Parts: sequence; C-alpha cells; structure tokens
Amino acid sequence: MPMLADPSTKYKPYTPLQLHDRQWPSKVCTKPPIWLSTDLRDGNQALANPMTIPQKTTFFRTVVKCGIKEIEIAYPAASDTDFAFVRGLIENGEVPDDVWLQVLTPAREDLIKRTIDSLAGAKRAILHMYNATCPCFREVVFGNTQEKTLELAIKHTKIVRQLTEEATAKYGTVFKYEYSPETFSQTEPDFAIRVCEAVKTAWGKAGTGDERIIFNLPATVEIGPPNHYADLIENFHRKITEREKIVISLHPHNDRGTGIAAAELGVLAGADRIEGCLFGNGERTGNVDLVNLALNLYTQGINPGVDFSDIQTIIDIVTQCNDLPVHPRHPYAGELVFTAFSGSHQDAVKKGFEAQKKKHAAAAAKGEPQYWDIPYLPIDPADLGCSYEAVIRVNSQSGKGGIAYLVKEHLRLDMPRKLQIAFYQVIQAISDREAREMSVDDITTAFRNTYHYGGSKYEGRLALRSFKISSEPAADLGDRGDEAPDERRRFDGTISVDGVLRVIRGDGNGPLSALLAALHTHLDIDLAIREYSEHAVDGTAASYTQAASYVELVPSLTDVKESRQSNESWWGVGIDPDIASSGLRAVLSAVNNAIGDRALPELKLSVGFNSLSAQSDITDAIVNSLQLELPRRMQTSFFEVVQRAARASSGQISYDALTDLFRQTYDFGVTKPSLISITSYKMEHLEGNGRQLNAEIIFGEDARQVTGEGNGALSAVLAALHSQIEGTLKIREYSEHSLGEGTEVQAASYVELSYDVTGRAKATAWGVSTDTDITASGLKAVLRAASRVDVVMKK
Ligand SMILES: CC(=O)SCCNC(=O)CCNC(=O)[C@H](O)C(C)(C)COP(=O)(O)OP(=O)(O)OC[C@H]1O[C@@H](n2cnc3c(N)ncnc32)[C@H](O)[C@@H]1OP(=O)(O)O
Ligand SMILES: CC(C)C(=O)C(=O)O
Repeated sequence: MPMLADPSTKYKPYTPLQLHDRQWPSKVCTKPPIWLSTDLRDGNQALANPMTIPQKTTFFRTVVKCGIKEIEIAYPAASDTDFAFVRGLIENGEVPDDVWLQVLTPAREDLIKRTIDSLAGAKRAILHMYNATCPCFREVVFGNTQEKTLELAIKHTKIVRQLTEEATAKYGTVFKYEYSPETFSQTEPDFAIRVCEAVKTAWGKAGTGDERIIFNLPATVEIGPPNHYADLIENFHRKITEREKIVISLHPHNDRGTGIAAAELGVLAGADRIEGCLFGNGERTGNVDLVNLALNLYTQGINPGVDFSDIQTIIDIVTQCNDLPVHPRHPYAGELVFTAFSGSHQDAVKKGFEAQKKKHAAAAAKGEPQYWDIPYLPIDPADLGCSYEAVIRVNSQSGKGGIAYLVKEHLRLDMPRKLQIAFYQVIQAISDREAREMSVDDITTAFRNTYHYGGSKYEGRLALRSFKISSEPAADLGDRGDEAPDERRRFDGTISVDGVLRVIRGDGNGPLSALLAALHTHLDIDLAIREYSEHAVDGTAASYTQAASYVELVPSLTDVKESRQSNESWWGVGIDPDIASSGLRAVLSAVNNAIGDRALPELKLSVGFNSLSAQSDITDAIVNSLQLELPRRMQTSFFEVVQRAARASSGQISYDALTDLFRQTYDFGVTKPSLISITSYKMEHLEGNGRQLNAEIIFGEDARQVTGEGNGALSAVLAALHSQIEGTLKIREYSEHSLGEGTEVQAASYVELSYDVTGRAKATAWGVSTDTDITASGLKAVLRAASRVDVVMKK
C-alpha cells in the first residue's frame, strides 16, 4: 500500500503534556549519570541468535572493563541459558565487588521466584520488575483497568520484597529494587506517578544512597520528540514524593532516531541514570547508545566515568557477540567518522593540526590547558585509541591540503604550497583515471615515483653519487674598488647517468647553480631555479635530523624575467643529513622530471693538457667505471696515455672511450690474454721467510714450466721470469686495495716494473690485475707489467 496523502487518518499524534514552566531547556549537564548496560538483556533479547554463555561472558568482562558498575545481565526466567549464565558469573567469581548485577522479571510470581533463585550467592543485585501501564497495553495485552494494573504492580512488588529478603537472609545479598512502568512515555503521566507511588509504598523501605528505589521510565517505543519525553521526566521528577529516596532512570529506545537526544534532555529534566547498550543494540531500532552518550559528555570536558580508550577492541567484541556491524558513520565508532574525503574539510583539518601544534606549544609553555580545537573533528581520535591515519582519505573529491597532510604525516615532508598544487594534480590524475580512493600507500608511492625520492628503488635517470663543493674566487670583474670579490662555488661530482657513473664539474653562485652549470656543460641540460626552500626533518630516536629541500626549476632563458615567468616548471625533492646534499638531490630530482625520457648527449671529458684537474677527473672516472683506485704515479702515467689519445679529438674523450683505453693499455678485463700470462702456479713457503714459485707461464705462444725463489711472492715471480729472459726486471712500486664487499671482495694489485737490458734504454710499465686471491692478483699484475716492457727471451 502506498503512503497516504493524509496520514492523519491513520496515525494519531502523541499527546503532549502541558508543562508550561518546564525548567530543563535552560539547564546544562555537568556530571555523568549512573550508567546501566542492558546489552546482555534488552540487547540480547533483540538478537536473531541470542548470545551463547561464552559470548555473554566475554561481553560482560568488556562492560566491566569499560567501568560500567550496573549491568543488566539476563532475563533469567526466560531460558536455561540465561539462568545458567547468571549462575556461572556468580559461581566463577566473575563479578567485581563494586558491580551490581541486574536481572529482569515480569510481574509473575513463579518467574520472580526463578529470577531471584538465579541470584543465589550474589553480593549486590538489582531486581528489576516491569509491567505495562499504558492504555494500549492495558487493554490489548492484559485486558486490565488502571486499578487492576496498579494491583498487579503492588502485589508483585510485595512478592519481590519477601523473596529478596529471604535471599538476603540466606546469602547476604544486598538488593536494590527497580520498577519499570513499561511504555512510560505512552502512559498517562499522572497514572505513571500513581503506580510508582504505590510501588514505593509496597516496597516500603526506600531510603537514601544504595537504598533508593529505582524508577525506570522507559520510552519503550519512542513515539514523540525528545522534548516530549523530557517534559514527562521533569513532571515525574517534580511530582513524585520523597524524591531523595528515588533514582530516576531512563530507558530510551530509538524508534524516531532521537534516543540520544531523549536521554540527554531527560537528564536535564531530572533523571539520574540511563539504561542503554553499547553502540545502540536493542529491540527494533535499538536502545540508546551508551558509548555515544558518554563520549558526548567527554567532548564537553566532562569525565563520563567510563573508559572507551580502546574503542576498536570494544567494537570488535560487541560486533562479534551481537553478530551485528557498527555502521561506518556511527558516532565516534564508525570506521568513517574520523575521515575526511573532501578537499575543503581536509584543508581545514590540516591547517587545524598545524595551528593547534603552535597553540599547544604556547599553552604548554605557560602551563595552561591544551584545548582540542580542530575543524570537523569534535574529538581527538587518539583518545579512543584511534590513529590519525584514517582522518584524511583521498579520492577525486580531495584537495591539495589533505594530500599534503598525508605526505607530512607519513614522509615527514612539509611541501611548499606550489609543490602541494603540483603533486595534487598528480594524485588527482591517478584517482580520476582509476576511479578509486587513493590509499596512503598509493600516495606515498606516487610521491616517491614522481620525485625520485626515498632510495635507489625510486632513483631517476640522474642520481648523485659523490661530490665536492669548493670555493672559487670570482673572476676579476674589473675595478670594484675595495669591494671583496664575490665568492663562487665549484661543484665537482660523480653522478649516475642512466646507470653509468660520470664525473661533472661546474661553477655557480652557490652549490645548486654550480650543479646546474655542470649539467649544462656536460649534458646540455639548461635549467634555472625559480623557487627553493628547505626545512629540518625531526629525527626519531632511531634516526637523526635531516634536511629536506624543495626546488622548482624552469627553462633557463636568456631573459631571466621571462625564464622566471615560465608556465613550464618541474619540482624536485631531496633529503639528506647534509643540507648541501639535500639541495643537490632536490635539483637532480627536478632535473629528472624535466628531462623525462629525452636522449642525453654522450658525455665527454675535457682532457686539456697539463691540467691537474683533468688528471683527477680521469682518475675519478676510472674509479667510477672500474672501481680501481690508481696509485698516484700510475694516474700520471695513464693521464699521459689519455692525453695522447685525446689529441686526436681536440682534447676531448668520451667516458666510454676512456674506460676502453684503460682496458686496452693494461690488458685489464679484456678477453685476449696479455703477452706474458700464467696458467697455473704453486707458491710454497721455504724455511725461513722464503717463497718458491712453480708455475706454467706462457710467453707469447710458448708455454714454459718455471721455478723461482724469493723473499716473497713478487720476488719469486721475478726470479722465475729471470730464468727465462735476458736483462733485469725490478719492482719500482707495488700497491693493492680491496674491491667490493663481503663474499664478493677481491684484491686489486698495481705494479710498476723497470726493465734493464743491454743495448736498450731502460723501460718502465704499469700492470694492474684483480683476483679473489691476493697472491694471484699480485702475480698477474707483475706479468701484465712485464708484458708491456717488451722483454728479450733467453735463447
Ligand atoms: C519491553 C521489554 O523488553 S520487556 C522484556 C521482554 N523480554 C522478553 O519477553 C524475553 C523473555 N521472555 C520470555 O522468555 C517469555 O516471554 C516468558 C518466559 C517471560 C513468559 O513466557 P510465557 O509464559 O510463554 O508467556 P508469553 O511469552 O506469551 O508472555 C505473555 C504473557 O505474559 C504476560 N505478561 C507480559 N508482560 C508481563 C509483565 N511485565 N508482567 C506480568 N505478566 C506479563 C502477558 O499478559 C501474557 O499473559 P497471558 O499468557 O496470560 O496472556
Ligand atoms: C523492561 C523495560 C524497561 C524495557 O525493556 C522497555 O520498556 O523497553
């Protein structure tokens, strides 16, 4: 049947109480009510599959842990499970001394008896009896008049009194009595009071403190707005006699979705206690949510007297036991309630955190309270054991602020505003293209990929390996009087270019412009800096403070102004414990973005002649390409070789050609064996310190078995050679160093030999070799050097 055009023909409005001098609207709550959890009774009876005893036990422990002191644990007369559960809690000593066990019974003698039996041995118990008092229930369910209803309540209250007194005599149990005129909110207000007065009289022993009688005034079904309920409560609160001997308890359900409001207004109207369930489980739309109510107080700066510091664990237990989920938007507990997807919310949250950090620091310095004041976040998620991770989540509705917040939280990088905009566009494009939410991992990975940030995995085509910044006095700029010349900076460094190490050099006003000049000279990359900023990145206990640098590069145009106004720009980010390295890394990061995959020109070394710096460049290049650290005199020797080769190409030589030249010159790493080579050898220790070498050495194509003795391995190989050649070989210099690390380690040996033979000028030559065995490495270096001095063989 469709909805009615005139629903008044079907539905009657609630009957408002005419309470014209109501006081509750101007009251403010300043303390928490007494909480009663009815999860294990009203919550449980509403489940398709009521909880098992182990589930109820887990739930009970959780409620106790939250600090709730009054817990309605069962309707013991309803089932053996409920009865046995109550028995189990008592017999197993599960109930802390300050916790009151509450049980519910209808106004039926047999069921009251069974209910009280279930409590045998309990220390503190609240016997809760109910009967319906409203006209509809009186007529429909009981077929009762007001008088009969009154009699029912009085009679069974007396039974409760008698049976509880017997139980107290037998077990020492301290009892409180709770009476509920069921569907109070639909009962005639005066009749509800009349019934309660009669019950109070029948009970006959209401006192103060723990002797107060509890009148629970349920909105069994929420039929009117919360102000209606508050009026009813204030009316009851004002009219019931001996108010000091009464606890007014509320039991709101949530049929209109205003259970929370009803409870809060009811407290303002005079109530002392609230019955409800965690996260609002319960009949139909549920009982009022105790977590929501308590945290509403908490965010007003009122200690609610219950603890939800680990809310996720509570959610997990409650959802498992109830087999019902918590809605993602459930106040305080839903998985989305501390989340902002939209750009303006994220922006405000980010700014809020930043501003609050400063305010808190200032307040802490003055010893003042550090108030929580973050836009869109009424509570600090950390107070509930939630991390801020989920506060900002990014999709196509998000803006730069939220993304910047996540980058700051997870990478500790506080991006400058323009970089935020640039990176936002990157994330927007991905999110839009893939039509999905971007996780923190997606965002940080995109950041690393975009800015080649965070280790070798994300390196771009150009990466800094090593560098030196030195001061260079500026060239003479003419007559500048007494003015000291500006100091300029020189960048000498090794960078990896598409995986190959290259040495580059450039001069500039500072280290960054010197690097850009080097890139211009050597790689034809012509860019200028438009924006640069840096900040310290706080070190954690495990790491130290680092510097983060951000660079925006633009095409370097002759017209500087035009260059600065370029529409095209590329951002780069660098981090390093050393501030200069951090800036250089940021420049290379931006350069990588600028060059994309465009081909780079072949790098060339400018060898020049008699230039010391050119010699060190060449040495560096050999270190970089072959990891060989040439001894000083070998550097000079090889430099001469390079100079001769470079002459043919106007003083320039490519890096690849340079490495090749080294290999060919020293037979290093080439497949063709050198003129004199060793195929096998045995080195024996002689008595004393001597060594004897027995080896097969190939001279040209002639293999010979040779023997030589000496003080060490090198003199033994020389002796062996002397047995085969005319003249004398002498070692002028020998050095070695390790190469590589761990199990890969090798020895690199360098030998310079001189050769003296009659009829020829004395010759010298270097040999270099590597081997995992240090003796073999030295022997081979000697033989390679000998190969280069053109030895004369004995006949
Ligand atoms: C608002 C609430 O949440 S109240 C609590 C509701 N919870 C439950 O009902 C869960 C536990 N209930 C049960 O297990 C059963 O209903 C029992 C064991 C209490 C009673 O079972 P039964 O005897 O089979 O009766 P039934 O379930 O049909 O209950 C209805 C009877 O109880 C009477 N009744 C209902 N409420 C009350 C009450 N508060 N006081 C006295 N009698 C009551 C009804 O008038 C009806 O009586 P009738 O059979 O003479 O017409
Ligand atoms: C027994 C009473 C308090 C009840 O559960 C209700 O009225 O909702």
